[in-house]
Amino acid sequence: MDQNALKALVGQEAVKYVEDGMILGIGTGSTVRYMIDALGERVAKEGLHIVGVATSDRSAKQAESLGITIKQLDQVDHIDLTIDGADEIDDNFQGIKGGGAAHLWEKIVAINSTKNMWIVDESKLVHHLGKFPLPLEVIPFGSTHVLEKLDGMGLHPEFRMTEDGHHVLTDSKNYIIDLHLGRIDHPHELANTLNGIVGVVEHGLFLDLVNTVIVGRQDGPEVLNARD
Ligand SMILES: O=C[C@H](O)[C@H](O)[C@H](O)COP(=O)(O)O
Repeated sequence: MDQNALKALVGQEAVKYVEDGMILGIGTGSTVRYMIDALGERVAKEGLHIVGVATSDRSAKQAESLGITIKQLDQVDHIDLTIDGADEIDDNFQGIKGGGAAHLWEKIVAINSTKNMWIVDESKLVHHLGKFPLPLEVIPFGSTHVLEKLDGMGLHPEFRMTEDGHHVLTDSKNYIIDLHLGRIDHPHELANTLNGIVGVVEHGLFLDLVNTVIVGRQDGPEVLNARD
């Protein structure tokens, strides 16, 4: 199976956990795309009644096109389960997200969810976080100074740009700075440091958040339980 087949596999596996009547957090990314397709199929075939809260405009659009009801986070009083992708997951179930510039909304949805499930192909499992550049969502105003500050701290920052040379914009119209760290030995310390930088709205370290990970392996999906 190639990587896309593994992504499709975990997407299809994840929707088995969706129950009638649930309020479901819907993540973002190429793996979640498959999950939304599979969810749309269940809604169409089984008449499954769910309400989705999307973590990006693109996920909302795809879900709605498949007949899935989407509400804004502030229109619901809780989320039962959120299914999302991840860029890296380490041995302690800590993660990096934001490769698709959606980590701010994803984190807000995640912390308001009773349970969080991540779906990944096996290439996303690592022993240490940091090979994948750590995304920061930053306010455009003064962002060059934020970049310089991060550079001075030795965090190897780089603005994320489009192919035609513009800043990548998040759904909240902010910029992304990626930190090329190579290896993150102390994710909680780094998260605290980044939380203290004015102008950084949110970083892509998702710590102590996930309950269940479904990993797409060549011999089938593997379910890993991180915490209850
Ligand atoms: O901003 C994007 C999200 O955090 C994604 O969930 C993450 O980047 C994984 O995406 P993909 O499934 O495309 O690798």
